[in-house]
Amino acid sequence: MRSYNATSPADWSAAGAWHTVPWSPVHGLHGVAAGATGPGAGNSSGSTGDSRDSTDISSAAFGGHSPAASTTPSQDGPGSRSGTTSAAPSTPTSPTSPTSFTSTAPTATTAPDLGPSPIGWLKSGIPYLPPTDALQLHTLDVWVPNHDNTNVPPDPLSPSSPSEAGGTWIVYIHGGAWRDPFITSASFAPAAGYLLHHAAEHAAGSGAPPPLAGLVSINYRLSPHPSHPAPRDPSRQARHPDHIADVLAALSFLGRVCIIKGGAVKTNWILAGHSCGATLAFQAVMHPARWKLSSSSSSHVLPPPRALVGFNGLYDLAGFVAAPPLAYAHLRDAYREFTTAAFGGDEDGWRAVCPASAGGQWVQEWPPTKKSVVLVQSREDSLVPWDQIDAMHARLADEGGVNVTVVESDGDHDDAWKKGGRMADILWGVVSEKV
Ligand SMILES: N[C@@H](CC(=O)c1ccccc1NC=O)C(=O)O
Repeated sequence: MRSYNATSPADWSAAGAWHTVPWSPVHGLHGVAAGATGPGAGNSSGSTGDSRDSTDISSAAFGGHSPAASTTPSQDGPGSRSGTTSAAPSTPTSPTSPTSFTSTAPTATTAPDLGPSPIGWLKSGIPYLPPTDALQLHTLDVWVPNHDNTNVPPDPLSPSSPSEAGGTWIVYIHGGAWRDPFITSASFAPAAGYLLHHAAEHAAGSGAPPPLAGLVSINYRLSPHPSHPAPRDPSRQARHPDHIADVLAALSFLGRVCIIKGGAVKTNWILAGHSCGATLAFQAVMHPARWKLSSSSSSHVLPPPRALVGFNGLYDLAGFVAAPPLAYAHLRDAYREFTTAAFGGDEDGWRAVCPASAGGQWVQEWPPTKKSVVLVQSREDSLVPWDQIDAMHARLADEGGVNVTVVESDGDHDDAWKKGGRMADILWGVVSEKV
């Protein structure tokens, strides 16, 4: 795979249109959740020709997601309205999926009076590989907060672009067991909405630019899913190291383009992931030679993130399959199935690629001298046991040299991204350097 080095700011800004993310007067939030997932949700980033069958084996084994949340197509993602870039005042919209908001209390129940300005903008479906190489899932989405309460969407060429305001970029990698076509980059939309809300509130309250520069959510090629066959979709036939190669290609794209305004992301960003997205986030800081990639796709253009945040992460697949905790033993075959689809059948190979079990001293392969890991897990997670973060924590403690924080969250496995509020609060804490 070639890396993307032909991108000029103009190329990037031409990649799509900005969509406004408005306030909602109802919960002090905007309608972020409906259609946050699902092939094609929010952009062209999903896969094709597939629909969630609520009785499929993965749904049966893993509980599935609510069809309402996973199959409602939304072309525009979080709270955005139809149409393209809008510099016009946005009318706040109600959340279109009330269930998505029921159990996560927003930090503020009353929106500050920001007038008609949106709280931010979204550009989705941005290809991170050149057109000759890019498959359907080689895209990412970018949200930028409205730092100065204007109605002008960001222009990467403009010196007054919000990206100028500094702050930390958050880059997010979605989960879905390396294969679920209904969990895409757009699954970050609920958390992104809350984060933009935090940023707008911060700006309204203090007049100071928020600590958040922007958000990026990455798609990557998926492995085949027996319940959602897509034999003709080349972006659904991935096998390790394709997933991590794509993540590294996306990061390298971010380092080259001006999205990040001459490089704010280059020095100040954090990498977060949910479930197998957490596995990928940790793999992204391990030495790329471990993945035996071609040199161009493994070239690090971005300096490494200052922090990793893993939500409900998978850190030791071989350990789980060898000895699952009693309450999760019924998932053993399902784990074996998706792990084999993603990494092949060799269990020693699983050990070598998982961050809690990989040989060598990978923490030292992650260069910053001051680096942090935040491990977030819920005891109510019906798919991933708590002992995954125990294994990860033990491994990090063994190697040392990294500041580890364990955060207990609540809710089931996919609630973390479906609801998004707690995920956003934790990420806000990290960008504010409170966590
Ligand atoms: N919905 C997924 C299952 C899934 O996402 C999953 C199941 C068990 C443990 C972790 C999971 N996801 C991690 O990314 C599937 O259909 O395969």
